[in-house]
Amino acid sequence: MPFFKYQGTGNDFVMIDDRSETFPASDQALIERLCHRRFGIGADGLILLRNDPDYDFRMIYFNADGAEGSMCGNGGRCIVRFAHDLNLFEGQTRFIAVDGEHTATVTDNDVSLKMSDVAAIGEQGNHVFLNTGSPHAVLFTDDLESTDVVAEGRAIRYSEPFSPGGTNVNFVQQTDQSSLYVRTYERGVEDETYSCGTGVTAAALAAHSQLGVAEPVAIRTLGGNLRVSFNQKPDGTFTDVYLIGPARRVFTGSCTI
Ligand SMILES: N[C@H](CCC[C@H](N)C(=O)O)C(=O)O
Repeated sequence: MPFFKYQGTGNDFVMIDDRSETFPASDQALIERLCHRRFGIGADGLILLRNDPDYDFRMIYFNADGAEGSMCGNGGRCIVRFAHDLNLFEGQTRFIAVDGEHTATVTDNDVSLKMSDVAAIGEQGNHVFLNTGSPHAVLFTDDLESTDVVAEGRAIRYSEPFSPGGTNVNFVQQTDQSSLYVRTYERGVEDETYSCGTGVTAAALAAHSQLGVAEPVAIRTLGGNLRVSFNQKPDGTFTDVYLIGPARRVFTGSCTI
């Protein structure tokens, strides 16, 4: 089976052109094996590109544990780059994902992806919590370098206010008037990833409303730099939310498992 591998700020994905709809999408063990870093290709998730009658393409995203996930922002940017590489569009695209319609534009370096509107920033237990296509708890810290992201993130991910679905957990340090450093524990990968697109989006919106961080927000992650721009309406709703940064193909292969 032919596959591609893409990464966006170090969040990496097995990408499959499944316009023929022949990939066994309900085989969770197979997807988990393909994403395994020792026994498979190795990735934080697997993404199928399928046809859709009303859009340029449809995105179907699976976490590394093989289960179909909620929206993936970096995966969304990567599948846009993939669709562009397949010549499915020029300049601007419109596609459908699990959380609805997205538009995106590409340049040589960056993919700018329009994210879903965010109605409100709430609280869950004593954590700032919001849904940017995926659920995210946001915790602010002054010393992100020495935060134990895996241990602390895992404890919150499985904690009572978020059960049974769980949440992704972002640790956020403000580094400037309009800059953040963000590290994320991702559910479904059950580890810290190098970057999480819906996570940095959540961090930017939460930091804007809680700390007054200026828009557009520049974000450093372990895997590189992203930008989040947005508009906030008088009723508090965030619209025109864009996640912007690099996404590229890193290899092409064929797997036998
Ligand atoms: N890496 C993804 C998030 C995947 C979401 C997933 N971990 C979940 O909520 O189950 C991103 O760039 O937004």
